[in-house]
Amino acid sequence: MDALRSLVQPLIGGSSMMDGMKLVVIGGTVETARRVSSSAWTHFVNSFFLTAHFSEEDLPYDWLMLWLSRRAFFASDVRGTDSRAHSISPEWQRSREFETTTRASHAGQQATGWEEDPDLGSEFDDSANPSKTRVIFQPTFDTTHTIYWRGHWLRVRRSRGTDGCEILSVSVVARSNTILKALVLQAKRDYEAEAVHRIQIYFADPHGSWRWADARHKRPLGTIVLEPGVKEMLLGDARDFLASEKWYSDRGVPWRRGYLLHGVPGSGKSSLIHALAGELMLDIYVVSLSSAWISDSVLMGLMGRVPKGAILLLEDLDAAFTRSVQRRADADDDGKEQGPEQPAGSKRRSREKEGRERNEMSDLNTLSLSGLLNALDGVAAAEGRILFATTNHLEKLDPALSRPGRMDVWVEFRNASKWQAEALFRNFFPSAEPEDDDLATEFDEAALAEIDIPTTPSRASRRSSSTSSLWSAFGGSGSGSSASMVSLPSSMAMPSSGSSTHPSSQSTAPSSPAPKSSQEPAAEQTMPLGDLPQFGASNTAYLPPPPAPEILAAHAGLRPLDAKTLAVLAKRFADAIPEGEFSVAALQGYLLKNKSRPEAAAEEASNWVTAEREMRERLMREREAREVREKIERERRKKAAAERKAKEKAEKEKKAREEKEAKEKQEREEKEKAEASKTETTGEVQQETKTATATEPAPSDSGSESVVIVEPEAETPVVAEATKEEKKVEDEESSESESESEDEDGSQRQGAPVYVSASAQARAQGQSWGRSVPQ
Ligand SMILES: Nc1ncnc2c1ncn2[C@@H]1O[C@H](COP(=O)(O)OP(=O)(O)OP(=O)(O)O)[C@@H](O)[C@H]1O
Repeated sequence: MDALRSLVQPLIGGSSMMDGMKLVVIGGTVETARRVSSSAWTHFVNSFFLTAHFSEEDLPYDWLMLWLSRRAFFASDVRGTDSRAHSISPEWQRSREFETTTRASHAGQQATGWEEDPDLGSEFDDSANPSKTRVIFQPTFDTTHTIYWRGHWLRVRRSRGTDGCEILSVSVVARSNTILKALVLQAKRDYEAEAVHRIQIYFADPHGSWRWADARHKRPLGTIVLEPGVKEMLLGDARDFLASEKWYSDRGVPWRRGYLLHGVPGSGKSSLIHALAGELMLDIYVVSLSSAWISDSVLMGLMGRVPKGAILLLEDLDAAFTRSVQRRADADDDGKEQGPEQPAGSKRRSREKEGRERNEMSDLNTLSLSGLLNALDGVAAAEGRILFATTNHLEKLDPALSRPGRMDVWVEFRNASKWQAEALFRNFFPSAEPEDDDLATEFDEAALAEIDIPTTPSRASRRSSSTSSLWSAFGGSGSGSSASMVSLPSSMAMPSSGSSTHPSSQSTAPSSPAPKSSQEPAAEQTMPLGDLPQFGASNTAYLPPPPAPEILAAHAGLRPLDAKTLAVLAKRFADAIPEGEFSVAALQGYLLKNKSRPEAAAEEASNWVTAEREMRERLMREREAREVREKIERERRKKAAAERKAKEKAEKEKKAREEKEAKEKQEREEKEKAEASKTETTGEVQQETKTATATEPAPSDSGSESVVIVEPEAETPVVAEATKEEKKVEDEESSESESESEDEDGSQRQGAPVYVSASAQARAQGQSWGRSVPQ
């Protein structure tokens, strides 16, 4: 040992080094122990927690986020009217960190409304301003919030997953997961309680995702004035469809249904869809096919993500077509592509070129009709959704798009009939007592008997109460005046009422609510729900905000009309309105102007009609005059363009002629110049040849080399033979003579005889050789 120490000692140095190493070892050990104990403690603590994770893409996430935002405001939401709410409210307010937003990022949150918080005192009480922006509190990212709820401490954490998707984690110390299930169920109920009064609107964004856009108050179906039976038919048909998943799957028919609402603008197409969505408690997913960024693949992705039991709304279908949707050359009669393969490059290129030429506005929009059709009912298209499409120009639609199977029910919307005018008037002005007779004229008794009034806010329970009113609506009121309003394609030749094959008559139709997520049944079964507080319409926290004071004042000042007066005024109004001349929107505009003067609205209706006609005629005259002006201007521009073109052509021709002449002239001059220089060269050569002939000895025959000598008199080259030796001598003499001659007058050629090559060109290229002969 001593030997070992004596060996190591020199390496590790003195005692100070040893102390340092000891410190490192002790420090490392302590840190490791701390880490181990910390992770062991975390592990130990976590082993008591039950944790549920909710992804942004799943509905429970929305339910819980709404519920959490409500926790922040529960006391204030009820405006001090509910002491029970006050006593359970401040769970969330203990949190020391939270995020605020004025824009709801998910369904169920409303971004406008009023708030007052008792804790803030009167200084911050802004309840007098009902339209102010509402601030929503929500948990911050990557922070654990602790909330006390129903005897348990919940730990809530909002984070982002690896794919960027938001995840909400809720942990609780408990022996079973009942409390978590109860939490989800509670959040769902709150969410649906909110949904009792609102419908959620989602819009497609350029990234191909659905973005929550708005939570709109529901529009009562009764406020939509259509010919009797139309609303009932649509409502019954949609309810029937939603309850018939099994019926469709048993027969291998895709569980999809399409409604095409077409007709004049302002006749209630969009309003009807919103009212139906409210009645059926469905969310609306809107996609605008004329968006610059829409393409086949984006649309396909969007369609695949429309949730089951939602309304997909394609607005102004014809606008999409006039803008950029083109039918592919390789599409079959049905409008679909022949196969999944892209067409050959050349075909595609020519199609693209055609598309470019046809519409330069299409930007990035590469939507094709076949792409749209595939998105609507291709293999990737979502099932269980209801498609609504609206258009003002049915004739512009490709038959493949509106064919049965894609658009199963067509409803035509026309300008207001007298009946609609009367009904609209009745809707606008309150009556002192409800009139059963009025209801009976609007809805036939059979249709009324079939509609259940929902008593619970549950979406599913409303669905389950659905019975088919489509067929009775057609059999009853549908045979009346409404028949002209609804035109049905051949696909509507479905089994008639009472037929055993009809979905509604199937015993397989769900008799209990269809759960929206797999968590629902478990939660419903395991939770003792009796002690949960009442939610839904009875919960004041979720009632819609009260109407604006000025509206309340206007209504307060309005004396309700007795039934008889109302009937008389409504009739008078309807009599003044010509059949099918004005849109319902136009009539609504007139009534809005007279909303507190029912008598005047009825009396002055004929004046309004006259004024409207005059205005229309004036507008028409102005339009015609404008069109004539535009036509004249167009022709003038056309003529000017033709003249300009002709002038340009003449100028072009003149220029070309001038250029040609200049070129010819230049060529002529060059030719003349060349001839002149040739003549000059010939003269020189003649001179040289003369001199050479006079001085040179006759060439010998042996070892001779051919050179060209220009005969001065004959002006033709003469071939002379000269020996190599002679040539060499001549070269030397010539170079001597040249230098002498240059020294004398700076010009070697002036008057000096030289041997030249056969052509002037060779001489110009420096190939000439010869010798100067001293004079
Ligand atoms: N049949 C109707 N019943 C009740 N209100 C109607 C009706 N038709 C139109 N209106 C009213 O007119 C306005 C415009 O209606 P809406 O937007 O639904 O018409 P549209 O047919 O969708 O028009 P567009 O084709 O131009 O989109 C709305 O305020 C709506 O309340």
